[in-house]
Amino acid sequence: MSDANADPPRERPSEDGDHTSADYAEGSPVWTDSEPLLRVRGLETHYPITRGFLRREVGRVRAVDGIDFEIGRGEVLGLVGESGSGKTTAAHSILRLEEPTAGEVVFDGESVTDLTGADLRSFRRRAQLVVQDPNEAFNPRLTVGEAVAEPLSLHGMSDESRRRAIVADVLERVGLSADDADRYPHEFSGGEKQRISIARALVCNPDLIVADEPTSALDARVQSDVLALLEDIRREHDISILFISHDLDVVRLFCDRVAVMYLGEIVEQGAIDDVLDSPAHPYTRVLMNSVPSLDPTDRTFESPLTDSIPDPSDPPSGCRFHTRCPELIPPPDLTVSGETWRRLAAFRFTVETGELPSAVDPTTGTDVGASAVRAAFDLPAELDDPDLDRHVQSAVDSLASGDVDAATQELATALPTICERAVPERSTHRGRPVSCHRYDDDRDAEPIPWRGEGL
Ligand SMILES: Nc1ncnc2c1ncn2[C@@H]1O[C@H](COP(=O)(O)OP(=O)(O)OP(=O)(O)O)[C@@H](O)[C@H]1O
Repeated sequence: MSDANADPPRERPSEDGDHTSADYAEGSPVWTDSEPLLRVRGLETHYPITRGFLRREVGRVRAVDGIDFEIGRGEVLGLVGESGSGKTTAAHSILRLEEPTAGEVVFDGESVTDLTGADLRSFRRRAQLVVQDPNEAFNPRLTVGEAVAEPLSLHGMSDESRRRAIVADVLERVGLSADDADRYPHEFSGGEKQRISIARALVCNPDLIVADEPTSALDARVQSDVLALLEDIRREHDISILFISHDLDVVRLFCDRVAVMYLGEIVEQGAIDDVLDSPAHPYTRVLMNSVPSLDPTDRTFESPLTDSIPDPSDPPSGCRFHTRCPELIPPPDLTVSGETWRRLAAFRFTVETGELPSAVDPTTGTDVGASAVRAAFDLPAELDDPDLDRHVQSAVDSLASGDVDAATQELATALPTICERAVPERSTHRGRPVSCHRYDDDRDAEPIPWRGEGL
């Protein structure tokens, strides 16, 4: 990078860049060594759902629904979650590529929420986006040099020879050659194109890079090259990175801290090893279990009760993860075993979400017997609690006769849970924030140890 473009070195938050739960004040992830570069508070982005000629609003997709996090200077924060959890919307809202509906984003001490004109352009110079698919990032008619120089022109650098010098420098920094400036994007491989995207993000000497699944479209070998490049850039230039990914292995390698997002909310966040070595939130555990374990006998934790993520325009009540949570809290007077409760809960929410196995799906037109329903959901022939057994039998009979609504009602009455009734407070577990009723102060159920670990 040319001297003219260089900023003074910034203070790193700690000597080695490793952060532990001790860096955060209790209950909220407050960066204590210095002011964070980015502070996100109560950020909300809802998309209106409109109908009819007059585009009347009939609902809202709550893509991002009140998230809080911070990124320190030179720090990499991973944002993880399934497809549809709101990661990209969060990233675009922070960069003001999407207008948030509420909340605040503070960048280097200044609120970006109301920035306009030159101030907004300056923020956009300092906070750059790298997208997943580098093929979408380039105009095929521009040379690599023109594409990489574009942000410089946009931000008012009119001197062409200076632009060329900066582009040559930045291309070399990402492992390409200055001569590549005269070639076209289609002449490069996927990994090289992602390097060019990173060069374009770097050319304005940013303080923050938001990298949205930057390696997911690349094959494994190229992925590690691109990650190594990002790591070098972060170390050499003290750039902060918001790293969006659904790959926990990559996140563990690359990030200092991680925030776990589900259906528009952050359910848990903390230092990377703290969260991934002893995940507290049941959703984080489900994500961890979806990473193939090297030990095939290591099946301590169960898969989610139901498969697909609910619709963010109609999120579940209480804890949004309750319809899928393998650690759902049973009613206090329930007498059946934990395993039976889990099967009953899976039965309840599978019926409620309508994701019925085809053998018992009334819409397929086949006759369904009560025994087929019990077999499909692995329900015991009889429960010890006669009252509960009556309700479950009634739900089984309703489903067998095709009355899904009646089965849903019956199961909701028989199998209530605090998790659907109340929104969990943000509690503190080992110094990091977790939103789950198992960590409430006046808890209805104890947390479950992770893979045999004490809590
Ligand atoms: N412009 C839009 N209008 C309406 N709904 C939207 C819009 N953009 C995103 N959504 C919805 O918002 C929710 C969150 O989407 P988002 O792309 O942010 O999630 P994500 O976690 O980044 O998923 P992915 O990894 O698949 O990109 C999804 O249900 C999506 O369908």
